[in-house]
Amino acid sequence: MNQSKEQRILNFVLQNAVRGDPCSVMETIDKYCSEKEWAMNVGDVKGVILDKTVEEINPKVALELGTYCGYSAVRIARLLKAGSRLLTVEFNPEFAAIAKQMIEFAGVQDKVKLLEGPSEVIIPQLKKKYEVDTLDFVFLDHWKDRYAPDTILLQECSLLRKGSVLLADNIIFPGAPEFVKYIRNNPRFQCRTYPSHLEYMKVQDAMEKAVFLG
Ligand SMILES: Oc1cc(-c2ccc(F)cc2)cc2cncnc12
Ligand SMILES: [Mg+2]
Repeated sequence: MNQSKEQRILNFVLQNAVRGDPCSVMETIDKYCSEKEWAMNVGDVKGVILDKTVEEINPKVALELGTYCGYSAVRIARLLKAGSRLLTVEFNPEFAAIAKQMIEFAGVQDKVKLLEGPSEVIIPQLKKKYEVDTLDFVFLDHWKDRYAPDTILLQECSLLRKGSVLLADNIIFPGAPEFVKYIRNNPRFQCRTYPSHLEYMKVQDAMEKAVFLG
């Protein structure tokens, strides 16, 4: 049975990156996906916006919605201080299996918990099953029509506190118009847009940062 693109990306990392070196894993994925096969990692350009946001917040508890191959999980986890953790949610079992190996190869498995299932099922479990009080940082990078409902669900589950920061990928391309409308007109969020480019392409994209005001 021929391999999936995600398996080819993982194999390229296993054969070319340095085990235990998150930057090497990120660079190797970016090399493969810019030279050989495009894939929907946040990438090296928008990745800098992600880095700066994580470094500014220095989250103790971070949530990622949409793990895919684990590129941004590795990117975020490498910046987390001792005792901090990233919970990352992936509903596609094939992607989750690839991401698990990618996270372990990068050596950040002690900081990352990969949760397999739909975000609307996992989010209501975070407090009791995964011992989360509130989230310091949330990276939204899953299906765009889930951005708004999951943001509402996070509030309904009391997972946001004054100062919690959401960062959403792809608000231009593929676009998340319902989320943008919801978040920018909501007095409980302070929003800022970061214009950028779609991963590995010259196409315009942007990320939206939204601070929960409590
Ligand atoms: O960053 C992303 C990009 C694209 C995407 C798809 C098709 C296309 F033509 C261009 C871009 C899809 C995504 C789905 N989930 C999370 N992130 C994504
Ligand atoms: Mg994305």
